[in-house]
Amino acid sequence: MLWQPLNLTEVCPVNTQLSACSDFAFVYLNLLVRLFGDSRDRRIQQCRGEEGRIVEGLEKKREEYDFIVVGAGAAGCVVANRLSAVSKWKVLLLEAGMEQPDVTLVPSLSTALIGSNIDWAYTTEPDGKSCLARREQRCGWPRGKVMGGSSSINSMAYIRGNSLDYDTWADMGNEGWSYKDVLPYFKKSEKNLNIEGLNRKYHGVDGEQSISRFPYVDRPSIMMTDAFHERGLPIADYNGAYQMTTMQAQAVAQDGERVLPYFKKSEKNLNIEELSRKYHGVDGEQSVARFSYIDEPSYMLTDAFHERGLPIADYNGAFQLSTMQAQAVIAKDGQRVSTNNAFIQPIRYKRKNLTVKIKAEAFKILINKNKVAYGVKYIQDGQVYTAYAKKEVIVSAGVINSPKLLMLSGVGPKEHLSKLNITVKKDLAVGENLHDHVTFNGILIALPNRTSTRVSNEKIVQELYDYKKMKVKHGLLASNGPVNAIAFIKTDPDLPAPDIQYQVGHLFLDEYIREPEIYDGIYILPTPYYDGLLPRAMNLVPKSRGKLLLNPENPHGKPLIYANYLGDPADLIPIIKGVRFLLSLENTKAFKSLGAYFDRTPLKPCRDHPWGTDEYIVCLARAYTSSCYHPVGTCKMGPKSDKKAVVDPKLRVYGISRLRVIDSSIMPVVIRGNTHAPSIMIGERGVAFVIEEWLKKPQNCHH
Ligand SMILES: Cc1cc2nc3c(=O)[nH]c(=O)nc-3n(C[C@H](O)[C@H](O)[C@H](O)COP(=O)(O)OP(=O)(O)OC[C@H]3O[C@@H](n4cnc5c(N)ncnc54)[C@H](O)[C@@H]3O)c2cc1C
Repeated sequence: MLWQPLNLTEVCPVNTQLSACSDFAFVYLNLLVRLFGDSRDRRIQQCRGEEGRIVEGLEKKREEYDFIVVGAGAAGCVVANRLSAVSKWKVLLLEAGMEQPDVTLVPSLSTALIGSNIDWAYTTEPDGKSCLARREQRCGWPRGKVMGGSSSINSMAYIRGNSLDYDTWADMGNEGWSYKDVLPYFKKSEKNLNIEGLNRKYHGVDGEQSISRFPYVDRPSIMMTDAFHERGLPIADYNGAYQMTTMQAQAVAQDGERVLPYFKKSEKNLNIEELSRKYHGVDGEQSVARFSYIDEPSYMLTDAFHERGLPIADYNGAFQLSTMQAQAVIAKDGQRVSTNNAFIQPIRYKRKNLTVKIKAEAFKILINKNKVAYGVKYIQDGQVYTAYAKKEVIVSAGVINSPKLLMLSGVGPKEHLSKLNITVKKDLAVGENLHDHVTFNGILIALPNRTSTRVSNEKIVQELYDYKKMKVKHGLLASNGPVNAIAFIKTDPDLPAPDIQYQVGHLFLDEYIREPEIYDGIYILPTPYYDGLLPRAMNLVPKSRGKLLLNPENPHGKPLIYANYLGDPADLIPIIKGVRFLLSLENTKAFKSLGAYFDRTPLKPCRDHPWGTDEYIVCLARAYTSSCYHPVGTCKMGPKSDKKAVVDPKLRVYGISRLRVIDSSIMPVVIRGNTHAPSIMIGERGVAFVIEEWLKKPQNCHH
């Protein structure tokens, strides 16, 4: 099956002037299908003569495994990898979506994946308080339906959150989840390819998941981090503007009196500092980089300086209050590394004990009268199959589908399930505690022609062909626009950790101002071409909680998502303060040197309020509310005393044995950052509990 893009005929109104709905857009999407619609796995299977032989269930013999993992997403791929490393265990990995198409590997096409046939394309229910200017007052909630799950369609930023987040989980009674406990599991799967990799206290280099920076970062993106930096957020580079910091020095670098242009002229900077072109050169003769090995005592020194108050600006390390071009899940060849690429592809055709089934959607977990899970019913190519698990069923279907599958199997709120005539196996608060980092669209930065990165349609087509031919991908299409220009701030100095994160989108400014509602649903063109920036202040500590219910009209269809964004008005406070800080960037040298400014045209639904006032910000927040794509919490982890807990700290579903949930849905409270890296960590941490338990058990012990 080929990748099928968003159906423009369905989403583009007849009279729209948007480039994303133009005749060119149709030609462009067809070209993407032609160049990148196929998948590596399909080609491998074709070579091996295996293509089309996916319907193993037809063989009529009893499908029996030790473990069944439902969902090949960020966490599920890690779980299946680690379990199948134990060669005596037979593992089944069920994935509802298709093989991962090549288009997912192109970083700059990340937003073109939304609404395509590898997106579950969920939407929230209208609530009269948020998403008010969205179509039918519903906010879009994309989720990956493909090998790799959302890790195959996300924006690729690799950010872990704050140590306080995990210590809070532990303080809530979740033993084994403090920062000290989880750090080794972050490091385990990490293969850090940048300077951060040298800091072994926080980073791993021997894991499966490549972490690096994009091979290309454009000027407006650097402008954003430079502007945050001017406003006081450190970039840890004492050859740059901010000297009050500590870090392992680059070699051959000098400090002191610098005659900047001459320093830059001969410099060929090979590390992260190269991204700050204001201070560093990359085209010179003199290579400047860090040593590939740094000894422990050297780290002791920088760590000691750090302890005495000097920041190290690696927000995956000790110090989160900073700005930086984020690391991403990308390899040295300039392509996305989803968890499918990292954890499944390398073992899929080698480990005989691992069976992967695609387009296989689980719809019921089999639970016997003793409340023991023993298998899964799934549908593949229109046929129903049963797979049996001798040891455990592990649900890794993500924040929407994990609670849905549990509820369809009789595990969930008694009252809700009874109304749907589903036999209740265990009354639990499944689907509750739903929350997300809320943000909104509509604060817009204009770039003048000289710094806009917009190009002609012909140029886009040419770049796509050129990119396809490159062996090691580089250039604009190997980057992801401004999204990785990230900063964290505290809106109140007394807070223990950041409460706002900035992330920056891209757009064509005039088109956005004219038709924001339609524009926001169709980001199909490559991310590095734009003449406007869409900076967003994300509330990292939302108080509002929503819930998810099965759809009474069709429990097997899309669940009802009550996001309850801004349900607690206190959630607006950090957002307002965050936008205020953002607006102050306009006076920075970074903005001025690129001629960037905030466009002050009020957007239609908020025209009654003067642009930039608190009332205007609140109006935008309620009209153009947006998900940061970080919903979590629907199968909450907690101690037995927690009435809302669905799984215990070892991720076992309360009241049902041999059933676990291992994915982002278990987060009791969302972390202060993006949720992909934490989901991989949850996979590692969770499966370690499983392996520990079953390797300890005597052979043939069934309880
Ligand atoms: C558009 C987008 C952009 C994002 N950007 C970022 C970012 O830049 N950085 C970041 O850190 N995070 C980002 N995220 C969030 C991050 O990707 C998710 O938090 C993370 O992938 C969640 O992992 P998971 O394992 O819980 O679920 P998922 O990765 O969503 O995996 C769930 C898997 O289960 C499968 N499945 C579901 N139901 C069934 C069923 N019944 N039977 C079989 N299979 C099933 C799904 O198809 C999917 O493959 C983004 C998310 C999206 C959608």
